[in-house]
Amino acid sequence: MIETTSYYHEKLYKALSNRKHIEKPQLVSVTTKLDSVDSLGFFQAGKVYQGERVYWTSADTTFTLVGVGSAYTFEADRNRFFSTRQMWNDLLGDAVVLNPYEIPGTGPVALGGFSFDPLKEGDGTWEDFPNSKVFIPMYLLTEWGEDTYLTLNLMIHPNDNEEELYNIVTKEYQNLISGRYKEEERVEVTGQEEILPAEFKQIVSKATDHIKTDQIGKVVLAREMVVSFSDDRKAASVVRKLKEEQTQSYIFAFESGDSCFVGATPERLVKVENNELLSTCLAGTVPRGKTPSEDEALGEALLNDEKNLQEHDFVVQMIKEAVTGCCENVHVPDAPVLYPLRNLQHLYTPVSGTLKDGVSLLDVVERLHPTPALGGYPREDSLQFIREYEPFHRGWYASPVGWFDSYQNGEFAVAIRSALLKKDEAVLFSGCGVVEDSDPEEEYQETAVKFLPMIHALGGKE
Ligand SMILES: C=C(O[C@@H]1C=C(C(=O)O)C=C[C@H]1O)C(=O)O
Repeated sequence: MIETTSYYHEKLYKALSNRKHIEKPQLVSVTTKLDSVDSLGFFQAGKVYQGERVYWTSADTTFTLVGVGSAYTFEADRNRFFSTRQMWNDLLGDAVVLNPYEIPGTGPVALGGFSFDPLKEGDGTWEDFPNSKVFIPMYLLTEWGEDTYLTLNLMIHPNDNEEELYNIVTKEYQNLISGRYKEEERVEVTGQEEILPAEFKQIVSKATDHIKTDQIGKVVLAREMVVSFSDDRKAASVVRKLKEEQTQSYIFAFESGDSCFVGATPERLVKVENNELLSTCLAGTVPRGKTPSEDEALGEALLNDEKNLQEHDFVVQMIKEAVTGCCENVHVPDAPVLYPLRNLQHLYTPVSGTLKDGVSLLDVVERLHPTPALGGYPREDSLQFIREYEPFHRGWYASPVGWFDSYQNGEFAVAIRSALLKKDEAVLFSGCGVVEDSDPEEEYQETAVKFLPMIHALGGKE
């Protein structure tokens, strides 16, 4: 049911006034259902909140979240998953929540992510992105199938004037929901540079040496590319391109400070809805063919290629074990199938189960990250290899990004096929799994193809 605006305003006003007895700041969250809204227009209309916006669309495109402004931000360094969960629970304990719909992703929702490896020395690139950061947006748009919801999440301090606050937020949200996407002024690409390509091949070769001497089983190695622009590159237009071009992918943009982390990743880490868990093993890659028959032949070869099947199996075994530790009714198919994307095709095995009592989504994220699709196997040894030899900081690349709500629903994807936008520059990331038989030149070529989705969205040269 869609409420009238005046009914929603009345509800909001009551919620704001009804919390006087509390001595500390309190979260007030009020949700309503709307007619459809232009989600990218909503994001763009929130430009005064630049640095505190997020855009998220799930791979099946039936679910979009757009957050503008921060009601509350959690950051944590030590015990980052546990601390985030604890801060979230504390905040919800005192919250006033008016949400008659209880649809996943409405009401108080936290969005954000975690860095790949808190033990890696920082190099300044990721100064705006701490080891963990999630925030509850003040203005949250949720598209769920055909339906659209708006949640206002407000942190009310004991001395706040509710009348004033009410006037500000009712005006602001109407501005956001009436936003229409506008193409930005043309921004030209002025440079495109691969960073340390020769070193990448040397490190792949070093990794295969380590694997041959049984120090590790698999390690995922990555490299960077820098694209420069004639002016600041805005996130909204990159998101629009990614949405248009990259099917079967999560499209995301997380702003923080002066930077924005954007991408189109096909890889789900974990989704929980009504206690049902889904995770994904995605590893093993070939390009798409230029003709249907070439494409089919490449896919068929991938399904039977020993090296790629081995890379994939490291991931399946680890995820199966982790999910079995926190779920009942675990189901893992015997063999992978193909997952076709615009530029690439991967080996794909879905994993499902029913979450055991008392296990939260963040517990599962902590268990799973990093899977051998992004770290390696064994976990600690491969992480140590990456820490020591990879010549840059991954930041949030290859890490969990996503959302969770107060009904124990949520989803995290693995942030690959991504780039960090920093004003007139973008740093792109691309990696690949290395096993005993990996060839440095081939791995280099594979990472070149994995850059393509972002290069294309940014207007660079293929
Ligand atoms: C590391 C990346 O991708 C990962 C590595 C893959 C592989 O090596 O085959 C496939 C999918 C992803 O799990 C990346 O795209 O940067």
